[in-house]
Amino acid sequence: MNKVKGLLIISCYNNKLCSLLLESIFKHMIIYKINEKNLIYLKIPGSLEFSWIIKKLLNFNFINFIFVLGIIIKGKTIHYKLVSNISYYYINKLSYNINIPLINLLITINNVNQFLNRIKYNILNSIYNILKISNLNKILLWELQQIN
Ligand SMILES: Nc1c(NC[C@H](O)[C@H](O)[C@H](O)CO)[nH]c(=O)[nH]c1=O
Ligand SMILES: CC(=O)[C@@H](O)COP(=O)(O)O
Repeated sequence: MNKVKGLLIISCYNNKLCSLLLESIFKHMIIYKINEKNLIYLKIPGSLEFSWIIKKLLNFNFINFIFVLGIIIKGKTIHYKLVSNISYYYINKLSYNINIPLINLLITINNVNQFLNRIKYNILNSIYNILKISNLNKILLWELQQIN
């Protein structure tokens, strides 16, 4: 998987959880032989910033997939629901309008325990999707070239 050139964009609203997520991602990237050198990392303050930052970054056409990572955690009010709904809506909308794969691992949780219980499964699933989708994308591109 050395040819994967991905943008890994992570919202670090909660620094501790963000570090745990990144640590786990790196560990699994190694297991799946995704070369870290082929990834560009970008930390953003919170999930609401995803859509406009990704939109700006799409001007750089060397990126061939985007991996969105972040944690939205319940606070004392329903604010987290708004952040979660809006972020998901715009990330998903964006993914329809771009022609590179976008894998979304934005986790919405009620508490830290939920995060710790799900992190491994969610990451494995997303990395598997990256491999699957980037292969699928290669096939699609190849097929498009045959048509043109
Ligand atoms: N509460 C969470 C946020 N909120 C912050 C917003 O995403 C945004 O950065 C801020 O309102 C400034 O525009 N972000 C998360 O990623 N996770 C949360 O739990
Ligand atoms: C401002 C936020 O994103 C978040 O901290 C809100 O938390 P709370 O629901 O406890 O006000």
